[in-house]
Amino acid sequence: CQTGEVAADPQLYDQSYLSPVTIGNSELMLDFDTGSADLWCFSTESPAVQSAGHGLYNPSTGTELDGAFWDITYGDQSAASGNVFADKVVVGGVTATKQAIEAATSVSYEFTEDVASDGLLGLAFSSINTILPQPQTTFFDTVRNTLAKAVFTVDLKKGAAGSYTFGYIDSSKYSGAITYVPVNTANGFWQFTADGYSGGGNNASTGRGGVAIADTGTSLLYLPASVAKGYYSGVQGASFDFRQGGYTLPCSATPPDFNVAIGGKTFTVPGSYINYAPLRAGSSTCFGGIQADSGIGFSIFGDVFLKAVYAIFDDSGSSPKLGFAAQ
Ligand SMILES: C[C@H]1CC[C@H](NC(=O)Cn2ccnc2)CC1
Repeated sequence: CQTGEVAADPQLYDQSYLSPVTIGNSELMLDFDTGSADLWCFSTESPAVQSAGHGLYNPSTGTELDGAFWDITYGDQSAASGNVFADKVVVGGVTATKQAIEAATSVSYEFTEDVASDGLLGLAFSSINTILPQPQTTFFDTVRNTLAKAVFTVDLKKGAAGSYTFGYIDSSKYSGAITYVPVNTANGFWQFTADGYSGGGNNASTGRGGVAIADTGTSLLYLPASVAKGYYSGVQGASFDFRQGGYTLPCSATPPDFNVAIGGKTFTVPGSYINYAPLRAGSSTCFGGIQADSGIGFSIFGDVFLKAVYAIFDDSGSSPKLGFAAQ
């Protein structure tokens, strides 16, 4: 029965978190993403102009999955595509002897520019894996029957290294009880319903919750437009800046805490997490950690929320469930 733990290292402004993964005989830094289901990495097959500065997977240690290819586009319109190999993957001591590795032969500039990241490790449901003609399993699905318990946990932190565990829940990582809520897997995400919100300006009443996904691959917290508007109405100097594409606020502001009711329990995001980052280095205007989820179709509980809680992604029972506890 396998269990393991791996660090989640924050990048600048906690824009993403990277974890070391051994693939074949290379160690790469991957962005664990509960919002997608592809494990892809830069490779010796990637064009040098796209892969400069990145760690590369060398497929010579793997077995090519003949005729298989993949092509993914994320919510932020970043994209990658390539072909597929089976190889050994080790994450924090947990080993998948034959994991589908999606070697990139083309990536968009967002990935080329993010030189610290060598790729993504998807932890959503395998139903949304993009490999054709036959989708393959995520790392978690590949190893889940070998795990002591079919769970993984997420402990992200503001400006400090957190961790992912596989196969067990670490009681030292949270306080109080874990609140579990059911997951709807119809869209392939860890999708749940939030009961309501409060905090900030004219407190968005806690009666108006909604459908949301838990997404480690998204930096910010995307909420119903009325909730985001209500929150910032209480923040001096905050406004919706259509040129920046969202709410901005003075970097000198300490916004109010924000509360989320889930499963009848309230979880608090400290206001400081919502003064997210300067628009550009040295700017005194910052981008808000809460933004409107307009056009997405559901709310996204990204890192701004997840770094305030201990999250349990549990697929050990008859149907998947999400657990949240105070950190
Ligand atoms: C409007 C929102 C913008 C941000 C979107 N998140 C992502 O694209 C997450 N992701 C994964 C890989 N690269 C980025 C979600 C929609």
